[in-house]
Amino acid sequence: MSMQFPIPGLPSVEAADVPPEQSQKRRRPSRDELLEGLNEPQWRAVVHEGAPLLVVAGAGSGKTRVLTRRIAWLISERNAHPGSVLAITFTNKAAAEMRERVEELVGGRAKIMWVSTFHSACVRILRKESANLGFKSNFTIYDAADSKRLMTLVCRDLDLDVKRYQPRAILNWISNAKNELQDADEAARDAENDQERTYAEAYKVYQDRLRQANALDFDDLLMMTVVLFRTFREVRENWRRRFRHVLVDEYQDTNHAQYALIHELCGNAMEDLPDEPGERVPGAELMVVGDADQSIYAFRGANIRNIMDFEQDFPNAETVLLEQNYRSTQTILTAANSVIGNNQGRTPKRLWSDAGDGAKIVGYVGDDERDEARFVAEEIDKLTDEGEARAGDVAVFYRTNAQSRVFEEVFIRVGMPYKVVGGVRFYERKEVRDALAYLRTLVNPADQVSLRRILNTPKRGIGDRAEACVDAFASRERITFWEGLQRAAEAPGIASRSLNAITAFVEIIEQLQQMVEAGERVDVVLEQALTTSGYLKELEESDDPQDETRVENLAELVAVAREFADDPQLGPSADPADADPDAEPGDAPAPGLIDFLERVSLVADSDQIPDAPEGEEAPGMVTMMTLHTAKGLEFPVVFLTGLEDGVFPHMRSLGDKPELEEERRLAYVGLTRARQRLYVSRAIVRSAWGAPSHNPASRFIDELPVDLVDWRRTAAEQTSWVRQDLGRGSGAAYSGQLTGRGRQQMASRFSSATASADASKKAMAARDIPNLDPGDRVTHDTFGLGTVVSVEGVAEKAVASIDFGADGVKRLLLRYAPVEKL
Ligand SMILES: Nc1ncnc2c1ncn2[C@@H]1O[C@H](COP(=O)(O)OP(=O)(O)OP(=O)(O)O)[C@@H](O)[C@H]1O
Ligand SMILES: [Mg+2]
Repeated sequence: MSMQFPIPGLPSVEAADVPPEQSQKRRRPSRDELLEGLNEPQWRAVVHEGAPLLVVAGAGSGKTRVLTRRIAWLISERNAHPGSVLAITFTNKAAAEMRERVEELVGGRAKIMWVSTFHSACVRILRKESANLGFKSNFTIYDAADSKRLMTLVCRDLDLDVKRYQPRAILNWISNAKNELQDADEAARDAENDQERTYAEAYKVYQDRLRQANALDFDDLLMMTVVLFRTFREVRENWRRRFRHVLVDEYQDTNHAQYALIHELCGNAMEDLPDEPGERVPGAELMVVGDADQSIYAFRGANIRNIMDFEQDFPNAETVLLEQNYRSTQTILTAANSVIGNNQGRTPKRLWSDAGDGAKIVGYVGDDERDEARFVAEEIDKLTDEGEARAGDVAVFYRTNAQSRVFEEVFIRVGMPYKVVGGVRFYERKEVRDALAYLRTLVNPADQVSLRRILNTPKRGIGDRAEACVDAFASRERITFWEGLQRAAEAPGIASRSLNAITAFVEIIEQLQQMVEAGERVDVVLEQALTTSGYLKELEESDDPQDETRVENLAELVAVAREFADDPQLGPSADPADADPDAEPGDAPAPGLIDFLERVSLVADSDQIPDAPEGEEAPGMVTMMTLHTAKGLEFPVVFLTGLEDGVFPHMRSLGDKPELEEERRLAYVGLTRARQRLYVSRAIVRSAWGAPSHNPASRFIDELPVDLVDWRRTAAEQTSWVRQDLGRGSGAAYSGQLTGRGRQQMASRFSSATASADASKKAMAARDIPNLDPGDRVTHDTFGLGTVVSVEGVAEKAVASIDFGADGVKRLLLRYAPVEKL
């Protein structure tokens, strides 16, 4: 009975079953090697057996190191089959590093263990089990932008007043419901007022639309997996049989759905299924590691109680405390402890370091944000000149992405190599999304959002009217929009020109689909799609300089696809349950289009963090990122910038104690990323979106012990003149976001357009400048809804005055302002 849903190739638990001749090629590290460089509580956690284990400890105390070593220990000393290990990290990059480290210790057989984020693990499970839940395994993953597009359609269908019901607000509400594992009906039942009832209605329609499109959004990935396990017990038992060891890093940032998932895999099966017949598989051995002081994702549904209540949730749990910090100097630690000490209701920790006091923290108060950025650049320059650090050792943190701009301008000016992590992301660019929409359509033509996106992109004469006719025809015939297109000749009301265009489009897609079915490489399919669709041609023939950048970005995407297709690690390791545990990397079949799309849908900001420079001489580049992205990382030199009340702590948190405490945890995260040198800085005047504001010093500055900070310049020494030497240069448009890898390759791909492009322009921040006219309605990330009053200048120089009601009229440089036309 329990085998009704067998998982193909599911390995039976322990590696002891594997024939001896296979295990011979395994490297077996000695116990000493596995425990080397661990202190006593660390190794206790590594060798622990049985009961659920919680490792709680402050920043830099080796939690992640313990988790990694434990995996190696399980495989090497306890003979756990690598396929029976599920390790959860917060980012894909962290997962890759952990996998690499374990492989170094125990060899290539570790390849088939699952080390991934919750989302990636859920995708893999759902790809196998989707039939149980009534969707196809080729489902599309909708990211935030796709979800928003879909919700906009839903709002239109329901005829909702956009002033009162913003798609983003509804999606937020739905996301919270999903994180709490509430489906649309439950959400409707719990709705307390008209607004919530409307939200719940939108939830229902949105979910129907997703289902029609054979698509899941991010939150669905988690929720559906929990639903799967709760509904189909045999399925859950099968996965329990598979995963005998579950390890979770950054446990303090799990949400309810993730928590439930862990319980499904690790809880006591006897207890929670009293009446059901069938075989019971005991839960997996569980270890979670985390630090409640670093919980910083409450706004995304993370629940700090998950870590605080671990011992109640798992009554036989054991806890290991780590107290020695190996990352930072005592000065940095004391400062961080002093700040976080202002939060209430936390368990005080004794975190110490024997790295010595090290350098004092350096403080700086700038005249304005430009002066602050200049100080940072000069200081990095000095450190590198004196051989104290390389650019690659340095990180600059800020509270919000928008703050990176001024650093970029100054860094370009002084020639400081840097990389911005996050912000307007590569995969969010229009042309990249268009290209991916082609690929998504190929694997899942039911995905209407993608299909309609490319239906008339590039322009091929399929107008709104023809689209509406097909839509109506499809609804009537109860077929998908794609099938409607295929049978467009039968649909009434379509002009013959449009019909021809539709037929041609269908042919293009079908041809491409044949390539995919024939197992053609991802990069080849992508190039073919861009060519036969005419997409590339349209861009290449355009006079718009932005289109040149778009061609370059597409070339970059092709390069990414090529790298993906060439990397045997990336392919079916996406589904190691089917992989031969002893296969050599070369044996693997080429990774497919679905794997590629999955990979790009789940890229997070932190995945773009450059690797540390290799070798003494390599200078590397300065990394800039928000504090949220910095979680789990460490850098020899850290600049914590914009320490102003209203910036950090964020404006939104000022009157709200729980939010303020979350900001303080974020400060703790930031401070504890530094190994040797820490800088804190602020600006007296900051121009946020045009209007300069005077911000008082951040309260977190006041919480630093005075004797630990060496103020290079204080507010009292501030001069009122604004430095002229770093005016806004044309360099402001560079973002340096793309990684260098693959750029050379790409230049040769689409040569006609790229040949003329200056190599240094490749990183041009191609933020789409909205084309606005007076009277247009817009939304702004901070100010919300507004109406355009006037527009001056064009393209890069366009400045709009926008009336945001209670927030007043703002003058915004459209190139940078987070404004979207409604
Ligand atoms: N016993 C040890 N001896 C020497 N170095 C150690 C030891 N344990 C950890 N480290 C080093 O200390 C640093 C911090 O370790 P790690 O990143 O695992 O800490 P963490 O507790 O996960 O931190 P965070 O809370 O920021 O995630 C790393 O450089 C790690 O290699
Ligand atoms: Mg860690």
